[in-house]
Amino acid sequence: MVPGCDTLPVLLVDDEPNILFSSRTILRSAGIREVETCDDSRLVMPLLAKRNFGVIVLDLFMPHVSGQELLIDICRKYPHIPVLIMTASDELELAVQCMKSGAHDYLVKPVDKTRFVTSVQRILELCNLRNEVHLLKEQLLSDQLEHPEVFAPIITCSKKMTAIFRYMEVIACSRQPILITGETGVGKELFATAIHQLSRLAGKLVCVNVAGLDDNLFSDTLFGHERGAFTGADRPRAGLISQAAGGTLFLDEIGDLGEASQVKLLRLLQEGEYYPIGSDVPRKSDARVVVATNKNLQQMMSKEQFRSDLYYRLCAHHVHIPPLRERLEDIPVLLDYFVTRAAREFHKKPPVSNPELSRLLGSYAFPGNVRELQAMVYDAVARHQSGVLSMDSFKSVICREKTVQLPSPDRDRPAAERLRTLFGRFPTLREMDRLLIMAAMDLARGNQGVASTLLGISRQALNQRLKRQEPPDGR
Ligand SMILES: Nc1ncnc2c1ncn2[C@@H]1O[C@H](COP(=O)(O)OP(=O)(O)OP(=O)(O)O)[C@@H](O)[C@H]1O
Repeated sequence: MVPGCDTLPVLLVDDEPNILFSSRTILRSAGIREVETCDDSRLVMPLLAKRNFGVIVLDLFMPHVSGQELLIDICRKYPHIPVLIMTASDELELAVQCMKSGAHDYLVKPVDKTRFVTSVQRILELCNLRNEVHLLKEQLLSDQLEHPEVFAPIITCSKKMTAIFRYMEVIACSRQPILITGETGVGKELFATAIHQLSRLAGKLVCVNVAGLDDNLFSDTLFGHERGAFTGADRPRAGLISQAAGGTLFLDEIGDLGEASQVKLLRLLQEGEYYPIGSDVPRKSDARVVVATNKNLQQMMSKEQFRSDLYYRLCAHHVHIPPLRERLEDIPVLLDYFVTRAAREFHKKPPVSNPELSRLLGSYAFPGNVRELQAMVYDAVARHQSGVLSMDSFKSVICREKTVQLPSPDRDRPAAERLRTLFGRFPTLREMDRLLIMAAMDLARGNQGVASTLLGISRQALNQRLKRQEPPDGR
């Protein structure tokens, strides 16, 4: 796995030690920790032969080898390393020449601090994206995962999920935030854990569920407080973010974060800074931020319930986990996995499962996804006595009759319209009966046992109806 540019050091090249010192200080205080300096332009190419850098900041007027010569050499031999020119000359002609030779940006000394930091950060982000695209191409062309062991707790045999795992391997080393989305119960926390393990960060994974935290509680939990910050704060408290130093901060249910906390999170992501409650002195954080939600953040943005600047920061990398009904092939493997686990936990011999069970489950939409399947299996195994696992408890959930709300005459019209469109006129009961049976057989992929369960009739009754529907000559 190739590291992201933001994990590689920045190289500052200038013959003036004062400039090197102040530039390094500016970058470090902006959270760019790895900064190397070189005050002899003759040493740059030998250094690059030995080490890789995320970005090079290059002065133009230096003794021995000029910055312009170096720029041409670097762009030819190491085109993947972006170069930022920082010089005293504001000649337009020179700036154009440097950009043509391959420089990413051109800054005139004395350089504005913010402009300098922004430029370096922007180049690093750009370079990360380029690396990511390159790695994605490589990963997508191969079927192999580099670290299959990390994904072992996520039970799946779906190709869609394997493609997501490959994407995760690519982005895990970047320092940008990761947004994990998916319906409730798809396993977002398992994915966050896998990302942390893949990132090989030395620090811990710290998980915080932000749902239900008002702004004060959010700040206190995450950022901590100074002694005397509020009544009862008789001791300082280091927030959870300090526990995530050098590691990953996982914020779950991010869609439930209030407006004021959203602003604080944005500041943390942009500046790498936060304020403990009662303190005017910002603290630095190098924790990698991973967030998850089952809400539709884009929809929330359009209703102004979620800040768009925060959204765009968060979704630098986006992992979307498909719902279980979009990967039906996972049902049999998950079923086996949970049956074995439940039997172990209930100290029972693992029951044999009925082959029809997977098909019956495949006809269900699973609004609660894997969590719901897990609960169904645990319930069935808890009730299990011996032999084959009974399908009764599954049927009672899947075929639970919903109270159909009888529509008012006005609301009735669209339903009648839909039926007319389908049949060309209002259908008879016999036609509806036939349509329902066809749909159930379709969903059950031809299995009469499963189809009869879905229809709420016995297998024999279904069989008789199917016979009645066959044309007399069998055609
Ligand atoms: N592919 C999977 N393999 C094994 N277990 C899984 C898988 N997907 C989910 N689970 C299990 O399902 C349960 C729900 O997962 P998790 O809490 O991560 O869901 P979630 O997506 O965060 O849901 P919510 O949005 O409601 O918080 C957990 O017990 C988890 O271990």
